[in-house]
Amino acid sequence: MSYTAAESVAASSTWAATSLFYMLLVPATILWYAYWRMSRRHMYELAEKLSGPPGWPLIGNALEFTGGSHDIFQNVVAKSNPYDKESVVKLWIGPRLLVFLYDPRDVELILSSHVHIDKAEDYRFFKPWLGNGLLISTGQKWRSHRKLIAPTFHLNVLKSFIDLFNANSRAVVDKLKKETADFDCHDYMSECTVEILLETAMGVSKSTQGQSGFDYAMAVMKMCDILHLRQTKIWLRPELIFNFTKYAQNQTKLLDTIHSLTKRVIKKKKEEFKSGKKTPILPEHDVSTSEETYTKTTTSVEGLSFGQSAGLKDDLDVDDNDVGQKKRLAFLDLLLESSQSGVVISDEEIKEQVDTIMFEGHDTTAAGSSFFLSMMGVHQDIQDKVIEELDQIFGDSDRPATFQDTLEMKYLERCLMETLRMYPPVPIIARHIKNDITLPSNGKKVPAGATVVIATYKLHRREDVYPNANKFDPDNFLPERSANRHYYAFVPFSAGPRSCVGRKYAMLKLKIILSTILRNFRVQSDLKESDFKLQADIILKRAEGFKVKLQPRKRTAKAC
Ligand code: HEM
Repeated sequence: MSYTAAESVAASSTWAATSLFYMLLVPATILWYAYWRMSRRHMYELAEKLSGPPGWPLIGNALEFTGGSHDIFQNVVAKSNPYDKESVVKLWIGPRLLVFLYDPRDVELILSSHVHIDKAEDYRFFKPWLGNGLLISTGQKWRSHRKLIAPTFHLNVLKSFIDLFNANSRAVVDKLKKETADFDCHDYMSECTVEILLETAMGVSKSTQGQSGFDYAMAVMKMCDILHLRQTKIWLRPELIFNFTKYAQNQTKLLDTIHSLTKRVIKKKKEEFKSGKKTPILPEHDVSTSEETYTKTTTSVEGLSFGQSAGLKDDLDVDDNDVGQKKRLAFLDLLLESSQSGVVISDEEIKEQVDTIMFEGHDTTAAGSSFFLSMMGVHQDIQDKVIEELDQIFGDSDRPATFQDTLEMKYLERCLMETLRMYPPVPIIARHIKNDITLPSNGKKVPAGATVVIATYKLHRREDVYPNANKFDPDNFLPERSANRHYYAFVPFSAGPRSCVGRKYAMLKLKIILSTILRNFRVQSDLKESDFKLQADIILKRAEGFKVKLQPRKRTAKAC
């Protein structure tokens, strides 16, 4: 056989093999798809009975998530409105079934459960950043780390942070003095909350921090943009595609900035530890007599003052007597002390937890405080009342706030709760459901394998729970109004076994920062609430920035 003839035989047999391959591939794919659909038949059958906007074949409702962050938020909220009566909305994003819940009875079923504690698949995008930290982990790892970490945010520990909360609040007031026109207060709140976390939970002094607090906060904001893109743009979900995009390169740079700060913090603390610098056990009561009296009755007052409906309890609500001396250590001190045995927590796990607390602990409070200041700017009459209360507590004095003062800031507290109601910094909480669940509100079933999304933003704006729900009304948190409300109708910090571990820390810190600002400035705003463009890049924010103006009040505090 000639060379050309041999070549043509080879070519035709290659062609035959290729054709055979495709001939087999097509039916194999069809068979696989049929099998896959069959294996999910139960899910489709139950999903069919849930209401939701119609979608397209294969992609489902993925097109609802096109456009910018603000458009997505507005669109999803609007698309859910026709289903408000039932408060259950089904959406398909490709093969993923999302079920949004915002009836307090259904919310209770999920959040109070010790079974539905697994986070949704979307949280995997956090892994390169937060590893398997408290926010993401599950099972035994989550349980043992939660048990270790929760006591480091107990009130007894928090009271020892009050001086640092005050000093940092006064420092931010000093920085704010240069703002004479419209500006975005969120940048200041971010930097301040990062610095406070470093000094308190991490126990790292100001001199070690340098400029990195601000850079860190900005990197976190950009990381959240990327994570939100991956959650909403179906094509960015697979690693294979994402890794070839410019976002992946950006993510690497941002994580470098973020992790370099957390690594430096751990290194510094470890050096101190090795050099024999004893981890300080925090004093038992760094408070006045009246505060001791308060402490004895904490269980009855803690609820609302610390961000949770009065009838709810979690592992942060333990009695002071139950928190032994060993547990009265600040967060990073306790982790390092525990790691000495190498059993409870490894070095890698410490890093994951530090990254988690640094993120959860600053971005949420930065958003919460920025929304609060925005509300003060918009509602001058309400701000008058807050200022009046602060003047009653502090008079003309420039003295720092005490723990007792924070308990007397009743009206400010109601404004803060109302802010967290209308603008919950964490607007959704998503869980992966492993078993079918029957919804108490309407008896319908959500199938195993679905992602259940607690829509806090929608839950907090239910007209049947909060009359005139879109109006900012701090009186919604008057004791008599709160008393008759379903406990799970207000969950800005989530609730149940996976509630926010920093709830009390956040409330105490926010009261001190915000009261210090309002003792020094009056806040103004050229925009109304209806002008706000909300976006939910993991954390709820104002797309146009948190624009406010400040007018100095008679006294100005000095940074200590
Ligand atoms: C206004 C401020 C805050 C709000 C609104 C808030 C809200 C929340 C919410 C809703 C969750 C549940 C998230 C989910 O299940 O997906 C959560 C979890 C968490 N938060 Fe916060 N948070 C705030 C401040 C803080 C602070 C200051 C810290 C730490 C210093 C913190 C640490 C955590 C941690 C570690 C978790 C995970 C807990 C677990 O899964 O066991 N948060 N937070």
